[in-house]
Formats: sequence, C-alpha cells, structure tokens
Amino acid sequence: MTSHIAATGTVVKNKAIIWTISGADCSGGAGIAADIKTGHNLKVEVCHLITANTVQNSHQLLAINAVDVDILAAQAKALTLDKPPAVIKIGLIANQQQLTWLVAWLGNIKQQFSSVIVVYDPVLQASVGGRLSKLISTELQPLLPLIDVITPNLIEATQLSAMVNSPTTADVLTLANRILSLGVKAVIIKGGHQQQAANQVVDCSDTCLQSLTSSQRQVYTLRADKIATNASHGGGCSFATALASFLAHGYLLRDAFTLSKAFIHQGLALSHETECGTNDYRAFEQGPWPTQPSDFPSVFSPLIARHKKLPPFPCLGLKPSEKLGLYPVVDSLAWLKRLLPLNIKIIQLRIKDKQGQALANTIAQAIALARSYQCRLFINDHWQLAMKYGGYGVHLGQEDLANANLMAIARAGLRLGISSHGCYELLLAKQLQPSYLAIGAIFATKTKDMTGQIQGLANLKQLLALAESVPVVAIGGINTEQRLQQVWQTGVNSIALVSAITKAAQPLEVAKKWQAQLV
Ligand SMILES: Cc1ncc(COP(=O)(O)OP(=O)(O)O)c(N)n1
Ligand SMILES: Cc1nc(C(=O)O)sc1CCOP(=O)(O)O
Ligand SMILES: [Mg+2]
Repeated sequence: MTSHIAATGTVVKNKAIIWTISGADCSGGAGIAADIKTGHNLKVEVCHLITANTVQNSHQLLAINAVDVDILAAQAKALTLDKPPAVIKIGLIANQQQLTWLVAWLGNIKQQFSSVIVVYDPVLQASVGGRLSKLISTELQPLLPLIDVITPNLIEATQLSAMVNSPTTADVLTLANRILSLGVKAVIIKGGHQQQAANQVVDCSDTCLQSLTSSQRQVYTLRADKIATNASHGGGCSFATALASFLAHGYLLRDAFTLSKAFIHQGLALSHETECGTNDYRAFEQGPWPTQPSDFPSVFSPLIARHKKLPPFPCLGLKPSEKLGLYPVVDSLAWLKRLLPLNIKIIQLRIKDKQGQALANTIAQAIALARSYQCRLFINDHWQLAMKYGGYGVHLGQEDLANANLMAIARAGLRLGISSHGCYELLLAKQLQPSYLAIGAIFATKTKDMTGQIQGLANLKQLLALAESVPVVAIGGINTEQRLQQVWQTGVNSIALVSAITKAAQPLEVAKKWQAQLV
C-alpha cells in the first residue's frame, strides 16, 4: 500500500496495484477470473491483460484463441503510467509472438520501475486436459532471468528442470536448484498434484528456494494435509495471484508464501464444506484474507526435524488472564538494580559487549539478584551460562536457535522466549512450543537494524491470532505513550522496551508510569 498527500492535506492510502497477464477461462474457474477474485479478496487493485480467450468447460479445453500481440502492447502502454504495477503476475503465454513481446517489454518495465516484482505461473497444460500454449518449455528460456518468483507444480517443475538436465526423476530440491540456475530469483514448487486414495491423508508440501546472493540459497518448506475436493479449478492461478498480492502489500517472500498457502487451504476447505455431492470440476472457492490458525501450514525445516521429541517449555506461571505488562530489556547489572525494585514481572539481560569471565560473573549475579526479587529474568543469547547458573529463562532469536541445545535447555527446566518477524518465523517458533513468542519489530527502531522486518499494528494483530494460547511479547520502536497504548490494545501479553527506558531522561519515572498503564 502506498500513500500520497491529497490537496486537503490528509494522507490518502492507495491500494497496491497488480497486473495479471493471463488467459480468460469462460468457465470462470481459472485464469483472469481467478486472478481478479483473488486480488479483490486480498485487497489489491487488479489490472488485467488477456492473452487468450479460451473456450473450456469443466471437462475439456476446446479452443485457445490467442489475443493479437498489438492489443497486449497497447493495453500495457495505456496502463504503464496510469496504473504502474507493484507486482506483475504472468499466467498463460499463448504463443511465440506474445513471448517475444513480453521479454522485450518486461526488460523495459524493470528498468523503468526497479522495484517491480514479476511472478510467473508457467501454465502450459490445462487442468481439464489439453495444451494451453503452443510454447514448449525450452522456448521460455529468455523469459526466466526476468522472473522473480516462478510457481510450477511438480509436473511443470520437472519439465522446466529438463532444460538443465535430462528429465530423470529428482527430488524437489534438485528440481528447484536446476530451475534457479535458469536465472529466476526464486521458485515455489507446489506439491498439491500428488494422488490421494479415498480416506487417505496425503501430505501436501510446497517448497520455496530463494536465491539470496550468487552463492547463498534459502529453502522454505510448508506442509498441509491435502484436502480432497472437486472445487480446485483455478487453484494454481489463485496461488500465484495471492503471492503477487501479498508481495504487493510488502510482505517478504517467505511470509507471502505462507499466507498464500493458507489462502489456498482456506479456499479448498470452504469448498469441501459446501460440496454438493456432484463430481463436477468446479471453480476454486475464494475466501477472505486468511486469519484462522487452522488454515495455516506447518513449517518443515532441519531445525524442526531435529526437535520432533522436544517437550514443551515451561509456562510463565501466570494466573488466568494475568498479563506480564512491562518487559524492560537492559544490558547491565546496574540497570537490573535500578529496575527490579519497581516490582516488574519480567526483565531481560541483553549483553552484546562482554565475554569470558566478566560475562559469566555478570550473568551469575543477575540471576541471583532477579531471584531475590522473584522476577522472571530472561538471559538473551547466552543459554549455556543461563543453564550453568540456574536461570529462569533464555531468550533466543531465530539465528540463535540453530546453535542452541534446545533439548538441554528444556531438560534443565528453563523457560524459552523466541523472536519472530512475520508469520513464517512465528509458525516455526510456535512449533517449538516456547514459553512466549516475541513479535517484532512493531515500529522502526534505532536500537537494532530491523530493515524489511517492520510489522506495524495490523500485522501484529494477525500474528497475535496465529500465536493462539502462547503469550506474545511485542518489541521494537515502542517509544511513545501513544505507541504503547496502540500496541497494548491489540491484546499482547507484554511489551518489551529498550531505548524508551534506557535512553529516557528519567528512566524510573517512565518505567513506573508505563508499567501502571499495562494492566
Ligand atoms: C523480547 C525480545 N524480543 C526480541 C529480541 C531479539 O532477539 P534476537 O532476535 O536474538 O536479537 P538480539 O536481541 O540477540 O539482538 C529480544 N532480545 N527480546
Ligand atoms: C532487540 C530488538 N529485537 C527486535 C526484534 O524485532 O526482534 S527489535 C529490537 C530493538 C528494540 O529496541 P527499542 O525498544 O529501543 O526499539
Ligand atoms: Mg539473539
């Protein structure tokens, strides 16, 4: 969402704009119809350039009818300055002329609007049967370096990867790596086409491989139970358009991927509920912005796989509906000595500038001091020292998790708080059953570089719903009373503050006053 100042002086929010360049399906299930419905439900404005006027029903594809490339060029020209896209979603490319135009035009548009993101759903085959495009996968090669995210299903991924290597069976990650070597920045391989026998639960995993630098690639794998339904026509188009919509709203790829999978799960579950007993292939059911935890996938990662037997971390010992309130995050014993007498319920020692014996001594003293005040002290990062000195809890970030012995922390009876920045990280952290989940950064902050990870209040509310019964701590840029109130009203359990206290002219007065407001 972008904004501009209107003549009246008020800030006007503009809806994010996506373009879809795809075919029309007269049966209303797939293509442009799916794209418009999805974009509308996910609160973006959709401009559509139709590549083909297909004739199809729920049983077969009868004709393609490619649109003249001059019409596409004229539409693109008319819209470029009038409604510039945040994201362009490409679906059906009907023939070689369209492909040639698209390659040249995308090259120009990417120069003109450097932030534009291109999502490509490589529909070559119609789900009702028959070829939708005259193109064969090798002809797509010049297009691929212009694509930010490509969203093939397993069959399409195998066809695309055959450009790099012989089409032998390969695991999903090998396919994804081959596709990235064709020049796209990220690939999401959808696993939903696996066959399902009656009454059998089939795991539907989608894998995203993103190229971060020339030598670094990041994998995200999301799992859900496959839902058996006939109402899936246009599900692939809807997934790619959902991804385009969430990217247009500014979500990171991992979060846009997670939200899109939830959107598809929700739609399939909706149609399942309204299944009318016929075997007809029907349009994918479009739901609203996904918010229900049951629609969200589970995260699969090596970390999660290593921790299948991890017990839940101990809870925080709160009475029903009791809240922790103010959560100061400080970097010295001196700060603990000043703040602990205020009767706060939780505090964190976050030391970044000490090591060796000095660090160990400080942590040992901090643990003893907090215990004498019966305050819940979380030690940031240094989990071995927290365990050694019998601490109450440990706070770890997502990067810290990889190097921590979570089983040892749990067995030692320490509580665990985990940072999260967006729904992917929140779902991952939640699967580890921590004592609390931190969500940040709510606002921009000077205390730590959180570029690209600012959540805002609306996203905080969504994430809070996903946390379900796990207590949530909000952190980041909460440095005015107005922000404190806005965050508190979302229903979080606690608010963590660094600079609002440590950089205040009168820190104890601020801590007392703000603590009194968080009840
Ligand atoms: C309550 C709370 N939330 C988040 C953080 C950040 O932890 P992490 O991501 O590990 O970053 P560092 O604090 O180690 O820089 C936190 N400390 N506390
Ligand atoms: C340490 C830290 N972690 C964050 C996260 O989002 O994980 S934001 C943050 C800085 C919080 O400092 P302040 O209250 O001064 O903005
Ligand atoms: Mg850390």
